[in-house]
Amino acid sequence: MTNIKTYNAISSKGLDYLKAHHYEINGNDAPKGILLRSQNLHDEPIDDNVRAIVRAGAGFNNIPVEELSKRGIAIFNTPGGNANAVKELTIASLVLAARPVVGAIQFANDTRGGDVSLRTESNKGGYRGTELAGKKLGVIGLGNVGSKVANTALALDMDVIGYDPGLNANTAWRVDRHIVHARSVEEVLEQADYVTVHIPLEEKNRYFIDADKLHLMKPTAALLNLSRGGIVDDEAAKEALDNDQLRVYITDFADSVLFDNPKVIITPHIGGSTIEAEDTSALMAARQLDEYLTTGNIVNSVNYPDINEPFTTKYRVGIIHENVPNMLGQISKFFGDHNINIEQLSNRAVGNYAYTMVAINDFTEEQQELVKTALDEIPHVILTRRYVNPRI
Ligand SMILES: NC(=O)c1ccc[n+]([C@@H]2O[C@H](COP(=O)([O-])OP(=O)(O)OC[C@H]3O[C@@H](n4cnc5c(N)ncnc54)[C@H](O)[C@@H]3O)[C@@H](O)[C@H]2O)c1
Ligand SMILES: O=C(O)CC[C@@H](O)C(=O)O
Repeated sequence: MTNIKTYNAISSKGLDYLKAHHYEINGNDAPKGILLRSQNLHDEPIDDNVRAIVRAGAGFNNIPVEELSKRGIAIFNTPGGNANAVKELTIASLVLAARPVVGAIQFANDTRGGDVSLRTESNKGGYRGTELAGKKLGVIGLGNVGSKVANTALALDMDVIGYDPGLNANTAWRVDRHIVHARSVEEVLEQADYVTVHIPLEEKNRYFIDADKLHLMKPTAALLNLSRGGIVDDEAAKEALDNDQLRVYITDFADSVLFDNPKVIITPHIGGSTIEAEDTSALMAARQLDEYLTTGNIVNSVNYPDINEPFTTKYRVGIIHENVPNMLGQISKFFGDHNINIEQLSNRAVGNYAYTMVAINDFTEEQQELVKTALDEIPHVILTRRYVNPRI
């Protein structure tokens, strides 16, 4: 049985799927795959046998993608699997930013001296809030989460302005036509009463909301960060709150600089923590892992190009290689030189890497052995895997 190593609490929906497909979970053999949520893999040694790592979640900044890509390890995430959960917590956070619900609950439960009179109608005046309707929401990042938040805010009668320079023909359709597309993030920050950030923690987005950007915001505005710690400069946010340049900051990422601050609400990274989201993400992760390890199909990879085709031949060879000229020529020549007939050849590249899948019917043991050893010796080939179709 193929061993899969897991980290963190993975929903049984994903684990059961793997067990039903003849995988062992956390067995003694060297693992072929890793399934995880927020474990920091930057500090973990990754076994030489590992061929795939799947994050049951959207962000993958906890995985050393660049380093593992050079080793031929395919890395996957589960886009959209928990987007609805994050959307709902973002809407709850908007309400918490508009109404002093947290303080009001503490007030109503305050048992100091057992004084019930504290909780009377006449004392509740300090807990008046405002309404979201008619206010402007700025959404930075209109991907799986941001587009859902933006569309839902329209139904709350908010005006919505969004910013996402990465939208393309495949993703733009998710965003309701009533949402204004800003040409710059500055436009969003200057206009919005509420700003919510839904972007990945990549190097270019570290401290994306910094002191300069905070200065552009209205002093009455609220800032929400359910993306990642490190996307907002929390020190700068604290300073803005202290100087009345920002009204409230809600974040899903604990940071000691923000502790015990009445203008801050912190949740412990629970944006994706619903039963539904955990089940969906774990099942997506398990399926993608099994698909890659058994057929070579790549779906939702964050480091290699996706190739997802029906497995109709007896064999396939998947070749991960660098995206440099003449690789296809050399690979086809290799098969030709060894008298192996190619039924179909698929190739896609993204960034520095490319994936070539070769479909084969007639493949002697000797030829298979040769492919395993000699193909990897072509310069710029990173890793070759052979797949056998169990249905033929
Ligand atoms: N709190 C949680 O538990 C939780 C759960 C899910 C996701 N997240 C975080 O939220 C992030 C977004 O999730 P998603 O599912 O929407 O991802 P996604 O990949 O679907 O969308 C991200 C969007 O951000 C855009 N983007 C990137 N950089 C940008 C920038 N500088 N300015 C504007 N737009 C930019 C991209 O073009 C993309 O459309 C994830 O990367 C993850 O870090 C947190
Ligand atoms: O596993 C979780 O609960 C967090 C998931 C979240 O960080 C994500 O990026 O999808």
